[in-house]
Amino acid sequence: MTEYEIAKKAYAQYGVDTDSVLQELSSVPISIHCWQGDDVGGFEKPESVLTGGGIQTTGNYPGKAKTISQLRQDLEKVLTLVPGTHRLNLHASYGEFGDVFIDRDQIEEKYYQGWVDWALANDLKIDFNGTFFSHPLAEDGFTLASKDETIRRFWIEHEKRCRKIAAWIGRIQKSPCILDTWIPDGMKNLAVDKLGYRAILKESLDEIFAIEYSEDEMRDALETKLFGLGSEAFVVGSHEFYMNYAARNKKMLCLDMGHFHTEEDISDKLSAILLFDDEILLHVSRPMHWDSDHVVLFNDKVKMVSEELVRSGKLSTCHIGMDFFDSSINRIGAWVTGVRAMRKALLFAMLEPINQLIRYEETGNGYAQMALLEQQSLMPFGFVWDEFCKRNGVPVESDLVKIITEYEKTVLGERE
Ligand SMILES: C[C@H](O)[C@H](O)[C@@H](O)C(=O)CO
Ligand SMILES: [Mn+2]
Repeated sequence: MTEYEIAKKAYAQYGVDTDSVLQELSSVPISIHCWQGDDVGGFEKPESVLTGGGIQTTGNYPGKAKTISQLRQDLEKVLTLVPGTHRLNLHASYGEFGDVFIDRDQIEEKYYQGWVDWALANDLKIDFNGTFFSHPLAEDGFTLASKDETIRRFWIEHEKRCRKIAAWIGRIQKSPCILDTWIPDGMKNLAVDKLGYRAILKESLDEIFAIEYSEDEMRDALETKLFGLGSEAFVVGSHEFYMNYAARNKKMLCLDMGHFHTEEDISDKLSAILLFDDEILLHVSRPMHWDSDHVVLFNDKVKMVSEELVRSGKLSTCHIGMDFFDSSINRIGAWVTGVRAMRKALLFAMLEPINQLIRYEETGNGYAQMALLEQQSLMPFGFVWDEFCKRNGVPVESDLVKIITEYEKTVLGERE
């Protein structure tokens, strides 16, 4: 018997058919963020770096992608190492702008044609993000909620253009492009006119969303946040703000797992939202103390979020995006670890004997429900994961370090 056959038999005892789980899992899309490869720098100018916006990368590990072709080369490598279906999550600042500086209120479809062609060639659909940071007009901490009308108008124009570009992408790829909107607006010190700032943000969003696009082309997601670096005291786009706005304006919420108190249970929020709405965008991340963006690992939080997606029956209507950036280690290794961890968590959740668990719960057998959940950790999960990797033509876990180290030597090492 192969290792997989042993595992298949073990799961079958609980009524779980591993073959059909593996088949279903491979079609669940995970949107891979472009920004892990270059430390969220973007390509608007040579040597662009992330500045401000409540987020930061730390570390200076060699091998960072310094051009779009290097970033694509790295992404192509990543795609050979992550099993299943993927999308590309692109930030507006990653356009191909040529030698002339194109400001954010001037972006157009043509600057993203190269990405669309590359994505089609690599069997990827694209998701999109407005870039509201690393810009002189974001330096005072406000964009769409700014009380300075010139600044506000600039960012409204940026977002309108992002939506138009997202709709264009969606039409070409025949799959809705999910446009995530995250703005850094907030204050380091105590804000007095909180209602005022939130009213301005609402007004900006109302104007932006007055232009309607077909849901087949693009969909808007609004990303909530508790606090950021430099916006510790007040974030305009808080969870409550966007939850209300999204519910009243038929928009999708984006929950970033790093945007809550570290003690908060993000997975618990899902059923409360998904009861009223089929769609949600997740930014899968690993918060640590004050930082929201460590490389995702196959840990309890990611497992619990995955379990909720599966148990709620809404996995197919939810959108899973990755959001982390670590420049202190091999960036390709970081990408691969994070994306694979998310997929592992989905597999773990899909292998649950859900019907039996519900039966125990409904019949008041709390002990048996708990014990069966506990048993899941001892199942031969690794054998099923390896089989999934093999069936999807990517290396198993134990081969990764060698492959990534080799890429570092032969490709990344040449960049310095
Ligand atoms: C680069 C992304 O837009 C960013 O990480 C955002 O999604 C976020 O989570 C900010 O904290
Ligand atoms: Mn995020």
